[in-house]
Amino acid sequence: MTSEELFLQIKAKKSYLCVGLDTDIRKIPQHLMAEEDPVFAFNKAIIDATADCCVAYKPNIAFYEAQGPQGWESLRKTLNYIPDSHFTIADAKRGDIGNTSGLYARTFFDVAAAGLDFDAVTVAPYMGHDSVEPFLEYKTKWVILLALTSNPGGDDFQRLKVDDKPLYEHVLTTSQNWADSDRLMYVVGATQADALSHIRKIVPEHFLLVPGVGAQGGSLKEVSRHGMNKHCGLLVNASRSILYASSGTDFAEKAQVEARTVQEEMAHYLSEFMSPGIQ
Ligand SMILES: O=c1ccn([C@@H]2O[C@H](COP(=O)(O)O)[C@@H](O)[C@H]2O)c(=O)[nH]1
Repeated sequence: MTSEELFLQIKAKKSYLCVGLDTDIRKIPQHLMAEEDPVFAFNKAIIDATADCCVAYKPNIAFYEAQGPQGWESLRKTLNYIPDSHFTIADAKRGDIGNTSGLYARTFFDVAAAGLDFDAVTVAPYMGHDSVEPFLEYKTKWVILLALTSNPGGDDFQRLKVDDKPLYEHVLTTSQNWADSDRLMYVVGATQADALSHIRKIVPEHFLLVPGVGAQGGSLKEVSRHGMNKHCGLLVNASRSILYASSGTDFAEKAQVEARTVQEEMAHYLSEFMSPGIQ
C-alpha cells in the first residue's frame, strides 16, 4: 500500500487507528477454546468488529511464535483475513547482519516463502544500514524503524546523548540518508509525546507508528497535537484495551465499542490538528 492510499483510508474513515492483534491464548474467552483454531477465531471476530473503525492491523509476532507451528498458521490465516483496504504491520522488531536480515525480510514480505505478505515490518536500527537495506529492497513494502519506544527502559539508551544529541535523533537523521528512505516509518511511543514536536521537525513527512495509548496510558490528544502533519502522518496503535475490553461472549461487541470511541476521538483531532483539517 502506498502512503497516498493509506491517507485516503484515513480520510474516508476519519481514523488513524491501528488495532494491535496481540492475541494471547491465555486471555481468549473460554467459549472460543473449543474452536479448531481459537486464536484465528478470536482474531476473525475482532477484525469483523473493528474493520470499519481502523485503517491498520498490527499482529505482534511474539504472540504467534510462542504457539509454535500452530501460531504461524494462525498468523497466516489472520493476515489473509484482513481486508485489502487495511495496512498490515508485522511487529517483529527484527534486524541482523545483511544476509540474515534478507531472510527475515523474505519471511514477512515474500508470500512464496512463509505464506505472509505484510505491508510493513518493524526493525531495530542498531545494527545499522546493512541490517535494514534487505527489507527496503522490497520496493512496495515499508520498514518501521524503532526510534523512541514507549517502555520505561526506552530511555536507557535511546535518550543517551551522542555528540550532544539523543541517540534516537541519530536514528532519524542517519536513516534519512539511506537509499529508499522514503519507505521508512518510525516507532515513537505515545508515552514519549514530549519529544514528538522535535521529532516532527526532523522527519516532517514520514508516518509515525505510535503504540502506547490505552493500556500504557499515553495521551491520544497529545500525540495528535504534536505528531500530526498535513497528511495525518500517524498510525496510533491500541492492542489490549481493545482486544480484552471484555473476557466474555460479548468480547467482539465490547472491542467494537472501544475502537469506535477511539475513532470518534480521532475524527475530532483530524479536524483540530491536521492542517487544513478534515471535512
Ligand atoms: O515502543 C513500542 C514498540 C512496540 N510496542 C508494541 O505495541 C503494542 C502495544 O500494546 P498495548 O496493549 O496497546 O500496550 C505491543 O504489541 C507492543 O509490543 C510498544 O508497546 N511500544
